[in-house]
Amino acid sequence: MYLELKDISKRFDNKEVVKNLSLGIKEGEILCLLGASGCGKTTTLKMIGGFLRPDSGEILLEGEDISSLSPEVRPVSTVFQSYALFPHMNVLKNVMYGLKYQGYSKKQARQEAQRYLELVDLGDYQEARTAEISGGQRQRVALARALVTKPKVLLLDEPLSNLDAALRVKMREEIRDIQRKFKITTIFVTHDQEEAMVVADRIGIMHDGKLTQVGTPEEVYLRPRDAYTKGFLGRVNSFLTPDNERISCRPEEMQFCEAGPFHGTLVKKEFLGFYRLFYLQVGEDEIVLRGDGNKDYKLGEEVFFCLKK
Ligand SMILES: Nc1ncnc2c1ncn2[C@@H]1O[C@H](COP(=O)(O)OP(=O)(O)OP(=O)(O)O)[C@@H](O)[C@H]1O
Repeated sequence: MYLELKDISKRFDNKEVVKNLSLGIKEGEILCLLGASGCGKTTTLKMIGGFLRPDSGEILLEGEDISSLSPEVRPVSTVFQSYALFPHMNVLKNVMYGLKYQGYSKKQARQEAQRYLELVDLGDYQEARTAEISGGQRQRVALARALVTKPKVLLLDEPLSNLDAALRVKMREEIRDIQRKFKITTIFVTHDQEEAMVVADRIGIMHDGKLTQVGTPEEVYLRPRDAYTKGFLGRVNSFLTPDNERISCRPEEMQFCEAGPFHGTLVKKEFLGFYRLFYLQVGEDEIVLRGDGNKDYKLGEEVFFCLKK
C-alpha cells in the first residue's frame, strides 16, 4: 500500500476518538472517509496531515514512518473546510504562498503558481482578491495551493460543505476531474453519502472511531458487512409482517402489489419528477416505497406492497 495507517489511536481527555484504526490507500486512488458527525473522521485526517499526533500506531508513506514529521515537511497537503485562503492577498499570491518553504525563487514560484492556476482553469483570475471570486473558484484556488507543492497525498476535509446544493454537485465532479488529472492519492472526508458514492474509488465507513467497512461504492452499498453500514449507506425499510416476522430490506427491493401480502397507510408523499416517494405507516414502523411519476395514491389510503422477486 502507498499510504498505510497501522493501528492508530487518539484520545482527547478521557475519550478515545480513534480506536486502533488500520487502513491502506493505494497510489492514485481517491478514498472517502464517510461517517456521521463526531465519528472521528477529521481527527484521522489531522493525524495523516501532521496536525495531531497519534497516541499509538504508525503512519507509513511508501513504507516510511511519517508520524513524527511536522505538517510543513510532510509530503501531504490539506484543504480545510474553510479553505483558509488569505483575504488580503490576491489569487496568485495565495497559491505562491504554498511554495514559501520550498526553496523556490520568487520568479520560479510565480511561474509555478501560474501554471497550477491554469490547470484549475483560473488563469484569468490571478489578480483577483479571494473575496471577489465565487465559492467554487475559491475552492479551486485552495486546491491549486495544495497541489502546487506536489504533495504525495492530498487531504480534503468536507471541502464542499460551504457551497450551495447546485455548486456542490458541480464541484464534486470538478474535484474528481482534478484528482484524475494530477493522479494524486487523495483522502476525502465527508458525511454526505451521495458525495462519497460519486467521488470515491473506495469508501471507508467510519463509526465511533473505527472503520466498519472499506470497499468500492458498489461493495459497501450492495454487500454491507453489518447493520450499521447498511442503514448508514442508503435507506433500509424495516417492518413487522402480520406473522410478527421482522423484514429489513432496501426500498428498491420492494414494490406496490395490488394483491399484497403486506399493506400500510400512506402518510406522506413526495413528487420528484420522474419518480415519487411514498411513505407508509406499517404498524409502528414507517417505510418508503418508490413509485413511478405517473401512478399516484391518496394520503390516508391503505396500499398493498410486496417484496420484489
Ligand atoms: N481538540 C479536541 N479536544 C477534545 N475533543 C475533541 C478535539 N477534537 C475533536 N474532539 C472530539 O472528538 C470527536 C471526534 O471529532 P472529529 O472532528 O474527528 O469528528 P468528525 O467525524 O470529523 O465529525 P464532523 O463531521 O462533525 O466534523 C468528537 O466528539 C469531538 O468533540
